[in-house]
Amino acid sequence: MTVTTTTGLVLSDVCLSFGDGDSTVHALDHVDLSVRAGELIAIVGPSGAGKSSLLAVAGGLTRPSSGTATVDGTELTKLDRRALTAMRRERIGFVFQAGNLLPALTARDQLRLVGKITGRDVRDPDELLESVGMSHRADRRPGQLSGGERQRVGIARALMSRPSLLLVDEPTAALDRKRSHEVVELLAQETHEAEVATIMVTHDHDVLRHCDRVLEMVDGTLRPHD
Ligand SMILES: Nc1ncnc2c1ncn2[C@@H]1O[C@H](COP(=O)(O)OP(=O)(O)OP(=O)(O)O)[C@@H](O)[C@H]1O
Repeated sequence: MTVTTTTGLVLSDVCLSFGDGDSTVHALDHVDLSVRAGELIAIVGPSGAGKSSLLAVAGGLTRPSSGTATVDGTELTKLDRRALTAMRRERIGFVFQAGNLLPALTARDQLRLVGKITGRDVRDPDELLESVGMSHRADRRPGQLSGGERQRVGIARALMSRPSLLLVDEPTAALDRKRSHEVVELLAQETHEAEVATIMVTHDHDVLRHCDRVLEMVDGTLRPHD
């Protein structure tokens, strides 16, 4: 595949295998994927198809067995551990199912902490909470928030460092239908406004219409979803 963009994410001929000999599992099997800045793509597919593996490789959490992962023009596979950690902290946002918030911190402090950790130019926590519709809950801790509200704070926190790439794993798994739509609409809005390349893994076919593109993962390979 020819790489024509330096922004967003490019996975090129990525393979990820576990084990060896007869018991080898090909979690990713020659995957090519390009996600441009400002694009929200969804990845669906059966359990064990390789979706989490794809997020792990794209986010620099797992090194592929072969092939390359490039974020914002930087090839993750060429970075040493320290540079990779910095890349993850500054250029890649992660949003996981339960929001993964710290129980003791208010919504505002969850966001402020990102500024302290990265020590670089980050977004204003209050503006960001406002844009995800959470200003009125800024002083609440996760235990005092609903699942949808926690998810919104998780999305806001992931956007604090102005990432180039946002990786979102099953954001609606714990939410009812209405909240699921709201959360994915919010992801689409923030993806377009902040010009971030976003990949969302989901089993929730109901929310796919909010996405710019939908791909299906089957046995470690990607194909367009009908
Ligand atoms: N650390 C590991 N060691 C061995 N095999 C693994 C490991 N991680 C994943 N696998 C295997 O790789 C394949 C892809 O797993 P992956 O978690 O990426 O699937 P998934 O599509 O995210 O599944 P789900 O929808 O159930 O979360 C599976 O067969 C899984 O058993």
